[in-house]
Amino acid sequence: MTPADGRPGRDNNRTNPGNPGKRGGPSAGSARRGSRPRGRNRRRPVDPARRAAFDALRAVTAHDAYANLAGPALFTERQLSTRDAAFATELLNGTARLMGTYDRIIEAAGGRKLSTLQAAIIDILRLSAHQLLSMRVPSHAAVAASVDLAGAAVGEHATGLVYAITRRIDAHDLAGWIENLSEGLDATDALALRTHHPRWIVDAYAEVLPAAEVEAALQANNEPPITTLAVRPGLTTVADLIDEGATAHPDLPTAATIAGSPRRLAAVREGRAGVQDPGSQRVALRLADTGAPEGPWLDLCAGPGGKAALLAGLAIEQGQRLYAAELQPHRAVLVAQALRAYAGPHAPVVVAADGTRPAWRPNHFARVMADVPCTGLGALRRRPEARWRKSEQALDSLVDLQRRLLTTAIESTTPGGVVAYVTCSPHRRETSEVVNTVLADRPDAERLGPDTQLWPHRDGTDAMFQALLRRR
Ligand SMILES: C[S@@+](CC[C@H](N)C(=O)[O-])C[C@H]1O[C@@H](n2cnc3c(N)ncnc32)[C@H](O)[C@@H]1O
Repeated sequence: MTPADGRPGRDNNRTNPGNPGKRGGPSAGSARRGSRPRGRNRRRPVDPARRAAFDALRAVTAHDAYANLAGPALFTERQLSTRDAAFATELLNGTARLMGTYDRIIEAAGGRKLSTLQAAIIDILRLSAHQLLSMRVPSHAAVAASVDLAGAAVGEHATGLVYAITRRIDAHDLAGWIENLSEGLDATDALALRTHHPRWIVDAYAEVLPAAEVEAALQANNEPPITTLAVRPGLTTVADLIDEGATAHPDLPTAATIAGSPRRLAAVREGRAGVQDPGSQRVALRLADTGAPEGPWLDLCAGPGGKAALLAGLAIEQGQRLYAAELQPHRAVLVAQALRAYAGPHAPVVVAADGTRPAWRPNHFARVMADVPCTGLGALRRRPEARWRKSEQALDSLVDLQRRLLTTAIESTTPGGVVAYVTCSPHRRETSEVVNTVLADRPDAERLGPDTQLWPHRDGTDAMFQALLRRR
């Protein structure tokens, strides 16, 4: 396999959200410029990186797999070289992230509705679009590779169509396509198109952000975050992590950042530290730092255990024990794994329990974390395909559950105790509106100061929301 050349002189990377400056990738055999579909007997083998990216994308689009889990698992199973795995990762994640935009381009280039194309062909064309428009793969390599992939994965009958549409996709760069497709759109649809989001998410951001910031907030979802670790207090320190090769976080006492796999650190392998977004750390630290009576702490919705792992150590530092509840038994197991390194008289306790029907006494806990299930609109930068998979309709049932969980959280708290209502979403319906609705019926609880809304573009965190309440 020989590395493909870049494509000098063509600035098709201006809106590349995935991997600025990346070029080339595995070559499509001896592809020549404008390589046309070949006969069955002359078909080149598909290069393993593109084949693996295609198979992982099929798992994402056909079987609801998560790109950031399905990709690494498949690339490891196929034993891709480091270079091929890096190419396949960018191809898969970048394609999944910009999928909605590429679909519009494929429809325009093909002159037909997406629904008239076979699902596997759509995925091949999405991968073609990403190579041509965002990865600087040379045209001849991208076209030839897509045709080969179509022949191998779908059949010879698909190669002519894939060839023709891929060539037409290559007629413009990404900025050119967006300019063309924006004609006649209103300002919000045009913003949705150029930031690669569905419109309902743009509307949700516009409701809670100053107009001048909406585009920056949406674009921030196109930048994968750097990996941040959190120490488990009492089990390791940031200085220990730095000794193992991590870098101190600029403003969080529990955090360090790391390049490469976190599992190369013994502290991570042994459960003394874990991967955690700085926003999640900030909401846990704020709950721990807010004055409250002495008494046990509760994490009401603990799975998979990120915040519980930090809270457990913070509780022990204050001479208290954390109880971590989680509805799903398999996720309760993950919580127990996250907490496995804690020992001693205040070691945390994990219970598989429905937080809306508490198995514990009311008025019992001094601090309660209610990190409720939500749309996850605040973590879009972590999950490439998520923005295209979520729907606003899911909010109705989520909001009902969120209100019931916040009600339980308040009832579980001792007088004077503190509740943190947290979502990884900035959507008003599941943030401040839930708190307003619940508080309207609860004269025994009050807000402790203004709510906090973190943002990737402002704070370098996921878009976490936190309201702090005190039980009267
Ligand atoms: C946003 S996640 C919590 C993330 C977690 N706090 C962390 O930092 O790792 C919400 C969790 O609530 C759980 N859950 C959903 N309904 C629940 C209920 N009725 N009672 C308790 N947990 C519930 C979900 O299974 C999910 O694991």
